[in-house]
Amino acid sequence: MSEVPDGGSVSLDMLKKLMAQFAEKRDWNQYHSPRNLLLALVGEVGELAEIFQWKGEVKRGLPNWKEEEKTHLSEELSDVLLYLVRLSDTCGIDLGKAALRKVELNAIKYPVKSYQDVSTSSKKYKQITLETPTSYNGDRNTEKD
Ligand SMILES: Nc1ccn([C@H]2C[C@H](O)[C@@H](COP(=O)(O)OP(=O)(O)OP(=O)(O)O)O2)c(=O)n1
Repeated sequence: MSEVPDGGSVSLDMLKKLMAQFAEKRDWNQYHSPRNLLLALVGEVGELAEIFQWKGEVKRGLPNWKEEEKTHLSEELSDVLLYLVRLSDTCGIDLGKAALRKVELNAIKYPVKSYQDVSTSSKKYKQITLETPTSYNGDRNTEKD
């Protein structure tokens, strides 16, 4: 019988605990080092990219995809998420909190007001997005060349 809960509400915390149990039960904590997990994550991102490779642009919602292709996509997306959650855990980062903080930072970096009038003009949108970074000082890397 599956040890995975089948509730509709999935949290990052739940996934973190399930991944920790998964590793613990197999004595895999020794392999789940931050560096190994990062490499595993990048490998899964590669597998995810392979699904889209050579397809050209695809429509939102993937209306023309076969069910098997969508299932494959869901599996690779999950692998990426699970390794990301596990990597964050082994680095002592609370991924949920960190992501919420980043959403707030993004809102400061890209204020709604600056983009409200330009939804019909992609040219103008590009101008603004190119200009924005000069007024944003959120980068932690402040080293000069
Ligand atoms: N040392 C490991 C190996 C696997 N997993 C978990 C996390 C991923 O969700 C999934 C990855 O498993 P595979 O390496 O078998 O990758 P795939 O499922 O993508 O299989 P394949 O590469 O054959 O398509 O299993 C893990 O936590 N730690």
